[in-house]
Amino acid sequence: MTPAPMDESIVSRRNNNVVSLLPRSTVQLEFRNITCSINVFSINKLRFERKNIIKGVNGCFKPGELTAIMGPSGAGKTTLLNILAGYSTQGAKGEIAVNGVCACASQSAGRGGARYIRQEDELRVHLTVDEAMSLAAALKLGDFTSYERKEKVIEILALLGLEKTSQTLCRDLSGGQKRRVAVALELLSDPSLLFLDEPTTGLDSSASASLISLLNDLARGGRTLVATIHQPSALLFEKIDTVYCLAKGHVLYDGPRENLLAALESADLRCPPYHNPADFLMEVASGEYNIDLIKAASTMKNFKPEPTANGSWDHVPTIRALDSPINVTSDLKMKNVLGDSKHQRKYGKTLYRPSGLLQQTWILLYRNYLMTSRNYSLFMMRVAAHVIIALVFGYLYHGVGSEASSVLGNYVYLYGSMLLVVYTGKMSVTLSFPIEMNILKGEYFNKWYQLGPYIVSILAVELPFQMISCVSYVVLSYWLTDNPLEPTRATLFLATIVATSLCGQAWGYFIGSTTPTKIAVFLGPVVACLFSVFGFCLALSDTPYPFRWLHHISYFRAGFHVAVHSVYGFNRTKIHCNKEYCHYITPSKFLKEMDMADVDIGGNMALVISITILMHILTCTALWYRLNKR
Ligand SMILES: Nc1ncnc2c1ncn2[C@@H]1O[C@H](COP(=O)(O)OP(=O)(O)OP(=O)(O)O)[C@@H](O)[C@H]1O
Repeated sequence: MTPAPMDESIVSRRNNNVVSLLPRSTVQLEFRNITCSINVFSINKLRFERKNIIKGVNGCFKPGELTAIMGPSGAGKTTLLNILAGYSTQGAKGEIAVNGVCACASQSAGRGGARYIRQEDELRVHLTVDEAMSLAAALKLGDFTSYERKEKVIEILALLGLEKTSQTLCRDLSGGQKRRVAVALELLSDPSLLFLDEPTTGLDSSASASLISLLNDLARGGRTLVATIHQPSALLFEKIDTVYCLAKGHVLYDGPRENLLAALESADLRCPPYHNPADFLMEVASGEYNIDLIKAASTMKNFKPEPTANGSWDHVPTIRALDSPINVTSDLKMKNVLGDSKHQRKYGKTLYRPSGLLQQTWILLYRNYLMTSRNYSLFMMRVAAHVIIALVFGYLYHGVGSEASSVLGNYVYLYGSMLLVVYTGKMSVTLSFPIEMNILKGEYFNKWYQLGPYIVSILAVELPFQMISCVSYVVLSYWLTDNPLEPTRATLFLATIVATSLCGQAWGYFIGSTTPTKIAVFLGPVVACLFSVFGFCLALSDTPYPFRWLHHISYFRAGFHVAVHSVYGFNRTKIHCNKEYCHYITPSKFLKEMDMADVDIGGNMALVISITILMHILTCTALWYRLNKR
């Protein structure tokens, strides 16, 4: 195989740096009789129908090779990759063996330390490349010293030609650079098996060629690289070792790239001269030649390439004995990783441990802090929105808290305050979490961290934000509306507003983590609206019996009752009346008529706090389930 022409500086950089990027062990992935079928609801027939996506495919991906899974759109490439990586195994059956150790295809777990770079993987846009790499290294390489981690980050960035962009924010990178950073992040833990879904999608031909060259080099180091590629150019196709072509869920061709044309010819499929073999294969797989694909696949399977003059086959697979050290003699002249004692000490198997739980929490917290500080305008806007609403409410309900003739106005202010903090707490996370979920799925699958530290780090940033927003609203609006400033009342009012808002936020996390954005966007307000009806619009005595349980579990109602009680309860003396007659001059009369004379402050606060904790527990459980049972 002719080595691809490469920029000399990149070659020399790679020669110098690739040593530390050799994998710890080699992985051979064999799979037998993989099928995948799912139930799809047919709108026309109004019933579920079984859809067979993968129809009993076999194969073997070997170390030292870059395998391209090809096929027309809808052939089942991503589905197969998901199953093989163990990322999503819904409806999958069959056997997958990693270095001879068999597992069931339906088990969703990273196989053989596999890392998976998905098509939709996104980077943390507010971090620079160097920060993203350093933080990932801190998470993944728990036993490395900070010097060793730094060295490794520099080596990988140099290998991928990213050293000049190390200080660039990920959001400012080009598409090709983003894909390379995604690869760089996963190379930190030196995976032996790497899956990539459509790594070249959205890249121009030069960026695609450079990325595939890189993947080819990484495979040469003894890794098993598997990538789905839609329609590679002729130049790009040259860099692929093995082609695994799917057509309608069946394997059309599985073998060395060099033998593809001869195999196609054996099935009477002749690639026109000057035609890209990859394009020709796609045309065949798409059914453009009107032939029986199953028959053609079977003929190609039985095809035996002609031995060359020296008796070898055209394609010499770089299979090595799996239990023997890698003896790499590729173009890059890498050292034997297991023979290099310094390297082994530094990057040996036992040293690749992720950091501990506490360390993970600390690193993730720092990462969130960095991202938030870069995106502080969002935080400022959130606080500003609360301040503006406080000013508007303060203007509309000015002085209502100290006047008996405007008790009902104050009642509406209290309800509006509750509504505001519940909605802002809930919607800010309901809408942002589904986006976060996508990145979380990738990082969690690739074993960057565990769920506990992640949740703690998210809450540790989000909770104070919401609290600060609430406090700025309450301080300003409470003062402008001239509600009683006695410390007990004011503190209780603030506490109940903050607690109810955090409860709404906990609901937001639950809805955001369990439903897609399109559903979350209306489910969040619907739930908030439903709970807000109780207590304000509907007293318990007026609530029909079948709905009374909603009154009792409504955190909104509980928070609202405490808020009203903090203002008008605790034996508040008569309120000043500037009219001839004020109906609610006595606060206790007002509470009695609103069905709030006997509010259990402790019980209601306990309800709000319990629901907050419960919703966070449910969120953690739902997240764990979604991340582990795909
Ligand atoms: N969860 C699902 N529900 C319904 N159909 C699905 C599901 N997942 C995959 N499919 C169907 O299975 C087929 C194969 O999908 P897959 O994404 O694996 O194709 P692909 O070869 O990767 O296509 P592309 O190159 O366009 O990404 C498609 O027809 C797709 O609609």
